[in-house]
Amino acid sequence: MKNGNYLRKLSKMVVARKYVLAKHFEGAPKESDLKIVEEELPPLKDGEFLAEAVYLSVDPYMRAYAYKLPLGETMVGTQIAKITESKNKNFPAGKYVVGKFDWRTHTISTGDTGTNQGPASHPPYIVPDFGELPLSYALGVLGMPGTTAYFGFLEICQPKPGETVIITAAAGAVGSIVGQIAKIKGCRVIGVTGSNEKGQYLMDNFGFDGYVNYKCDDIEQQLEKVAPEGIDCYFDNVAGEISSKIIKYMKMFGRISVCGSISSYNTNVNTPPKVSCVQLHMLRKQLRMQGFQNYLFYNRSFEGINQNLQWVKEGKLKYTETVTQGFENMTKAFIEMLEGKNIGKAIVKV
Ligand SMILES: NC(=O)C1=CN([C@@H]2O[C@H](COP(=O)(O)OP(=O)(O)OC[C@H]3O[C@@H](n4cnc5c(N)ncnc54)[C@H](OP(=O)(O)O)[C@@H]3O)[C@@H](O)[C@H]2O)C=CC1
Ligand SMILES: CCCCCC(=O)/C=C/[C@H]1[C@H](O)CC(=O)[C@@H]1CCCCCCC(=O)O
Repeated sequence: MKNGNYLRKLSKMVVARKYVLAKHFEGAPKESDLKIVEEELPPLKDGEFLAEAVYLSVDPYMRAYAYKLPLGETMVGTQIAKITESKNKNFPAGKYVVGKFDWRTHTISTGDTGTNQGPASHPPYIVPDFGELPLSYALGVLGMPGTTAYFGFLEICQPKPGETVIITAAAGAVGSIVGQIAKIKGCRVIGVTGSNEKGQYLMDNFGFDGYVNYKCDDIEQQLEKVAPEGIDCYFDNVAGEISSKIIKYMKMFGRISVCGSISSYNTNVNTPPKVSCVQLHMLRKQLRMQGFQNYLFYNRSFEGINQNLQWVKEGKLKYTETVTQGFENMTKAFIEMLEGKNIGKAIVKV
């Protein structure tokens, strides 16, 4: 190869950085469980595009899912990326795309599937027009957490005006949206959080009517105080003993939407934590409990995104993000989200 051609090839060469699993998580994830490696990307083939990460999401499911990844595999995840080069007319250069491109800075995609063997997810899509709203909302209220809140609450809890709704991990990405949708639907809303500061934040910023701090040891007294007549709908992000306590306070024919189980993600999947039995309460009160995964409503995703967008534009749905700067801080952001240091959606800006 002539020297000039070689240099031209070099100048077009893209080196991606990505996080791979160095050690399977034991308990809470540690910085040393993940490591950054570099990967030279090949030139684009017809039908492919190159996308450069702008915002990356850190989500609880990554902790729960990681045991399925072989060591050395790239961490799973979704990001918003800028298309910098394209040989695919559906994904033109200059546009922004939401894709399950994992924890990586640069990705070559055909637009069909994610790069990894991770969980079921949307194929990449061009970020819709949100008007003046920030692009990053596509990872939160106008993306997966937003549709999880919208469908998981409305479809499974079937809330009615005047009913009392309780939500665990209420100050987080999904919980803070569920609470506000419940207010829009005319419900009385209680949030369960890990600190009084977060609880007060929910009341001051998202219109919650009360809160319970699950880290205090008087949870039952707190529940009696905030929901003296009982609870109609429970949106459960956490599971574990707090859920057993809440279920005891539910009213006849109450509905429980099981969205997450974050209190058990740091435990080995084969040895789940033991909690107080709830079946007798469920039987006596004739409660209905349903677990769901966001992709159950996959075909209706844009119905949820468009409704949330309208509510955000109308000022009815407020949205908060906890943004960590720098791709090199992905693991830190992930650990801090699992520790509850976030309010609203935890994301990383490259
Ligand atoms: N079913 C589905 O399709 C989906 C489910 N989910 C689930 O929803 C839940 C919330 O996710 P998301 O909104 O993204 O995350 P969040 O933004 O809510 O962040 C996680 C929060 O969980 C709380 N938390 C952490 N550990 C515990 C614990 N041991 N007990 C109680 N609370 C804890 C922390 O808040 P605090 O300070 O209050 O402790 C933390 O801020 C997760 O369980 C997730 O897996 C999310 C998306 C889709
Ligand atoms: C069991 C862990 C999942 C807990 C619920 C959750 O957070 C789901 C999130 C999904 C979201 O729609 C985007 C995804 O890709 C997530 C699915 C993750 C599936 C993990 C399945 C793990 C297992 O079966 O053990």
